[in-house]
Amino acid sequence: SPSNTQKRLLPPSPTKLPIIGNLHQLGSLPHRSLHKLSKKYGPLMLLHFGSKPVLIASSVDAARDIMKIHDLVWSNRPKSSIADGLLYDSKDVSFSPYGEYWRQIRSVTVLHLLSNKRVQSYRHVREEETSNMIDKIRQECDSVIDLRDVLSCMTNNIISRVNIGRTYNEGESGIALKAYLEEILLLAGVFNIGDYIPWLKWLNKINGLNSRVKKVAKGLDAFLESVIEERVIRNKNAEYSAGEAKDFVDVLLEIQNGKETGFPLQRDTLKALLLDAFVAGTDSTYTVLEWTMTELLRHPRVLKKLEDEMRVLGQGKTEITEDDLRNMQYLKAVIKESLRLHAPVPLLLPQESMEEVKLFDYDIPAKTEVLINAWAIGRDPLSWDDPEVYLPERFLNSDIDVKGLNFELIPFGAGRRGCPGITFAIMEPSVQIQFCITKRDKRGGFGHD
Ligand code: HEM
Repeated sequence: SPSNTQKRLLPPSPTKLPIIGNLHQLGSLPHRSLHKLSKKYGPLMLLHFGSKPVLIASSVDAARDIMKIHDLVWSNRPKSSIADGLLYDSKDVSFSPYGEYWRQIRSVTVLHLLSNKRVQSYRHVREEETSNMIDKIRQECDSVIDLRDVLSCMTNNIISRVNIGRTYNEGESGIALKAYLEEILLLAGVFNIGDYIPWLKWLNKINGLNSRVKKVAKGLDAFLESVIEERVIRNKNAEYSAGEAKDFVDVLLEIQNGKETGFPLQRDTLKALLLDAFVAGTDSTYTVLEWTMTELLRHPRVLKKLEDEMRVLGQGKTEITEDDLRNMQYLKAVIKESLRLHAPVPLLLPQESMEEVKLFDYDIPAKTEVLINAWAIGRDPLSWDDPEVYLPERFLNSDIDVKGLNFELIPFGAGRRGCPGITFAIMEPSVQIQFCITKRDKRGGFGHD
């Protein structure tokens, strides 16, 4: 690495303004604005969000360099005061800084909450909630249906049942869970000026950000405490039936003493992990569903082909089940194509370098934040023929998968900080699309009897 006397070679940067740096160039859809900028400044460019240097990676090679070759260096997350406020000082997996604590809770998540076996055990939840959604659409088919609302309600119900064992309807027992979660997701997307221009931190007191964060954190904490307490009492009285699939609260309470894992889980950690599942598992999933439905309606040819696949598989059966998903190559291709064009987390989660590192020929200082533009990479003409065309067939004879090994398709990120919820996330839309299409087949239209 260059000594202090040598000048660092930094990636190209668009001209910045005083104080705000390049913030004015982000626009309302930063992945699109950054994609445009990268066409001029290249696959690695250095922007400044306020005073903070932020590297933008927009090519397969840049993504591979960061998430594979130098994965360890980039395994930190930048500090976020909103995440600190909402997630018990970032004690969850997503925002926790790299280190022993993160390693421990990530392994709890991977081995105990999101393992294949655990995801399989929630099959009845996915099937029931999807069936409820189809019934709801059918009942309301005479009026205009807000598909986003219906889909987000369903994914919310699924994650809620898996996470804390039941759904909470609006206002039930005075609990505005849905409103709190919506607010948390809104806050997660808020650009927090104090994190980027530290001397403007005081603005958050005036613009209400600090009090919004405090209010949601307090409400959710009271809610989670009541859920956990209720469960502790229920478990003491052994009131649950042995056949029931355990939800995340049960699993976490079972391992909290550390006998199985080698480390005890504090109460705040337990609550942060429950919140992580709510935050990570709702919006991202229904966005994939919504885009897939949109693309199927825009492309009747693709829809017809999907129906044909299901018709062949369904021959001689009363219904197609999750077991059949394994054989649905076209459905898999449809979902991959939706994820390629419409990555729900288009810039992944920010990562931060823990030491100085060389990328391409550039010298990147320690504590640089990086955003990887998965959305732009999914549309790179160097990797994809006709990148703007929705064409699931491109995946039929290809080994490219979304698991983080093929850097041209990284909707779930890759490497140490890659998404541990892939199986969960892929299973849900697969089941729902399959359900929607088969019900449509029988009834002749999405919800039209
Ligand atoms: C289609 C749905 C989903 C998408 C597109 C998605 C995408 C992502 C992305 C892009 C990241 C950041 C990866 C990186 O920084 O390299 C991430 C991290 C994470 N995701 Fe997902 N995710 C989805 C569903 C889920 C679900 C259902 C769960 C759990 C119930 C989950 C749990 C997590 C967690 C805990 C992390 C943080 C990992 C870490 O920092 O170590 N995700 N996800």
